[in-house]
Amino acid sequence: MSEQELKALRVRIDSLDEKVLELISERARCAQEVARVKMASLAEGEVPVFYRPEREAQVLKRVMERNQGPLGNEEMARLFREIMSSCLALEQPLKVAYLGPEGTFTQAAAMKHFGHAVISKPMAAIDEVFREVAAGAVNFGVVPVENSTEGAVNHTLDSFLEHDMVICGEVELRIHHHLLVGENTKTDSISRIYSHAQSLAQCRKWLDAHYPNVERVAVSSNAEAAKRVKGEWNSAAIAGDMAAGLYGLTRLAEKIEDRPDNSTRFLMIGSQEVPPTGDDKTSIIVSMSNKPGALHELLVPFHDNGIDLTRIETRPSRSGKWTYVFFIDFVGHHRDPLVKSVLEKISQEAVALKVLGSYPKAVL
Ligand SMILES: O=C(O)C(=O)C[C@]1(C(=O)O)C=C[C@@H](O)C=C1
Repeated sequence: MSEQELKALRVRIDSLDEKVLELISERARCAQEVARVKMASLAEGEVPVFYRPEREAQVLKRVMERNQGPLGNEEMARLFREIMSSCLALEQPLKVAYLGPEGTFTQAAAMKHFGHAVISKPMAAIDEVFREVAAGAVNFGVVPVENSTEGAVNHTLDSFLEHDMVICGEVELRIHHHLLVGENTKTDSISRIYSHAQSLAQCRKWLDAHYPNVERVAVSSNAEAAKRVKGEWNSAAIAGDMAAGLYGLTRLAEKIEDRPDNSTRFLMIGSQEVPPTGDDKTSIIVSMSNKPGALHELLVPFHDNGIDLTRIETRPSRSGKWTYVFFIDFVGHHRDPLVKSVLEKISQEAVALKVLGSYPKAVL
């Protein structure tokens, strides 16, 4: 390519950037107008709701449907995700608590869902995220709920039994683990590998093959593991990209998870009910009386009405030994007439039924 061609293309890019800039600014001014309209139409004592997950899902889906490349759909939606995040911040900067410390996959999930223009607050434990949301110190919380290799995150399920929380969104994240070392680490004398227990389990086979005799130490998060090895000379950590970048660690081995499709699903929790989008999921907790056939009775109405169950999890209930609660996710919104009638049928048989929330299916 000649210098002249390159110069001409850059002039074109400059002129396109000017247009993109003007359009983004116009969009941002529009969002400010939206905020004004929301404020003006409030009834007395009503609190304005600036964040609208159902609308955000619609915007992102539209972008993906209309995109004609060459950028991929996900890439394009990611760009619009950030534009919308900044527009919302003009209306009201969202405060989001997540399972920290900084650099965790939960932080990455929070950014994927809300974009980067939020005020994010790392919490030391899942229960603390719930408490922070319940106290109204933040608008939303982000917690992991299930991993494709290791199953349910029981701390999260149990926290739903203790707190009244509304689920208002979900996000799935591909989890890639790396073996990380600090600049002082002597790589031939690693005697200890730190990580979160779930991540150690997700890399069990790789560790058995490559570091069979090295002590595996479970710590509170992958980011905490990364932080520890920074100052140690004989240890390594298993953590992801964010933690590696944050603590300036080197990747001794990349993508060491046993299953290449290793993914974690995260939930956004808050107090805001989300209206239907036409492509939603609902999460409920049900406790049934301890009698034969109880689970069958619970599942039949879903089957009879063709409602697609996406997950069922059992946890010991807090109210008695050997009694259980079921966490169920299914496709549909609790305001859909069909879902409503199924929930009514179940509540006739159940000891207790609680709708944790209906929310748009993850777009990104
Ligand atoms: O449509 C709205 O209600 C807006 O506030 C605008 C907007 C956007 O930028 O598109 C911003 C924030 C909301 O969460 C959803 C959408």
